[in-house]
Amino acid sequence: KFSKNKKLKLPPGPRRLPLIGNLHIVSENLHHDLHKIAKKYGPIMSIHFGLVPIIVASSPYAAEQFLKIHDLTFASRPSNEVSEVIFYKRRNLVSSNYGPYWRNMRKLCTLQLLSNAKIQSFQPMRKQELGILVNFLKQAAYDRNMIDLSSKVASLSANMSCLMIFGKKYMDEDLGEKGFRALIQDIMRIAGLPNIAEFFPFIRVLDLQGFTRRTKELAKLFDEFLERVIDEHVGGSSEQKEAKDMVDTLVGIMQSGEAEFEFDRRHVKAILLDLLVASIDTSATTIDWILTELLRHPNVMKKLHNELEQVVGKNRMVEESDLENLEYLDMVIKESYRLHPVAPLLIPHESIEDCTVDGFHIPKGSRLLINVWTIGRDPDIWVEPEKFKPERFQGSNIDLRGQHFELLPFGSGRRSCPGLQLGLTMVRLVVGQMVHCFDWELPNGMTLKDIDMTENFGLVTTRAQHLMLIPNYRLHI
Ligand code: HEM
Repeated sequence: KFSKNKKLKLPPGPRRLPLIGNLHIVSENLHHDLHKIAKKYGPIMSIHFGLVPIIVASSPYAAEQFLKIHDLTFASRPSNEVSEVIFYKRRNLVSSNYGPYWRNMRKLCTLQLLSNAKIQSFQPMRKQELGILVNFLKQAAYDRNMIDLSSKVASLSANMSCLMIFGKKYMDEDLGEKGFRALIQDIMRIAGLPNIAEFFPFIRVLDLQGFTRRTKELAKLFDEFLERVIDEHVGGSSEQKEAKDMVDTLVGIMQSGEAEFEFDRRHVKAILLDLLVASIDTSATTIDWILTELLRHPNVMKKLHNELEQVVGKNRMVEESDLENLEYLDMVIKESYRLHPVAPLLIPHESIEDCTVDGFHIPKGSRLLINVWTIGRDPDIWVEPEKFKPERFQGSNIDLRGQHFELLPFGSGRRSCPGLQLGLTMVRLVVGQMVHCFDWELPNGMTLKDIDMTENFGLVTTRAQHLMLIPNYRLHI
């Protein structure tokens, strides 16, 4: 293959060691490692994990080359142990290869599960769940109790997702002893870090990182759970339900045979797992980062309080219909995504053929990582990039829907996030409500400087510490 492209070279990158390539550079935070070496090798660079070429894009121009100009070539996903074992031999949407199967699945998800009408149909449920949390926090405010806001938001997000997907809430105990979020974070972590066994098949049996064992355990836990969920729906009537849950919709399609492609229980389970994994942690983590930044920046919090007081007023809670009028809230969300994109390297893409990008040769089967974490900190694009300043978006047309390559929290192009509308609705509503209803106080003499911003890297990168706070109720109702 290379002989045809003698004159073209791979993008520059650090020297690789025999066999392992550049795997030795990988630490706990892969996005930080790549950020550092991109400073030396530039916005399009190549590294190797074993013999597999990994292309890393670290500027808006580079991201546009791969996700827009050469979108089709990079529209596939690499196979790995997690996608094969946990996600039913890649029958899910997130990890399936580009091709007719992915196209069918993507259409099914966008039209039947994530359409505006469907998202709208769950609005009363979102209101009810948020109301339960606000009541709990009101009581905590009255009692002057410190609460773990990160856990509360994570449970809220899990409950909302479960009600939407499965039609009922599940308790943590329904999924093994660790509970939903911890297990989903396990999947994200294993899927985000390079699995050495994947690059050296001959040492796979040794399972040095313990990934294979954990992957099998997780697959078993989730499969048993999903089997139970489907059993509960098959045969049950969904006609009387106000809003059909997503299992109802998928089981309906499976039983009617209306899908024009193979669609059985394995496909239903694979999509359900996608929805669960993709929705719970992304939204909860986004909200956690936003609330943390608001806490660290009282002037921004105050401005947001003022906006909410003007648009909503202190005599009622935030409604979804208010969201379109909360411009400053949108700026806060963009600014938080700029510094804390929850998927800092997006989800790895894979090239389906040889191609030339910006004069570099990229062989078929290369993996592509877009370092949106680095893009958000690029001093050539952002003034004082390390500062949290939502005002930088005032009067700017930059949005986060994939048209502006300087801000890509949901990716761009064919493989961008189909759950954007749903995810953003949850994030805007929950952040708006938490800020509108409460002032938040740090406990035990903690100061703003004590707030730890350490990250826990994975496909979804969370804050390592939980937000422990005392709420003070603000409304007059
Ligand atoms: C607020 C939170 C969310 C964020 C920040 C987010 C972000 C992302 C990102 C960065 C990607 C990968 C894009 C790429 O590889 O180029 C992605 C893909 C995906 N997301 Fe989301 N997401 C969110 C919420 C959701 C929700 C609520 C769902 C569905 C319930 C969802 C479903 C998916 C699916 C199925 C894919 C894979 C698409 C494909 O490969 O074709 N996401 N998301």
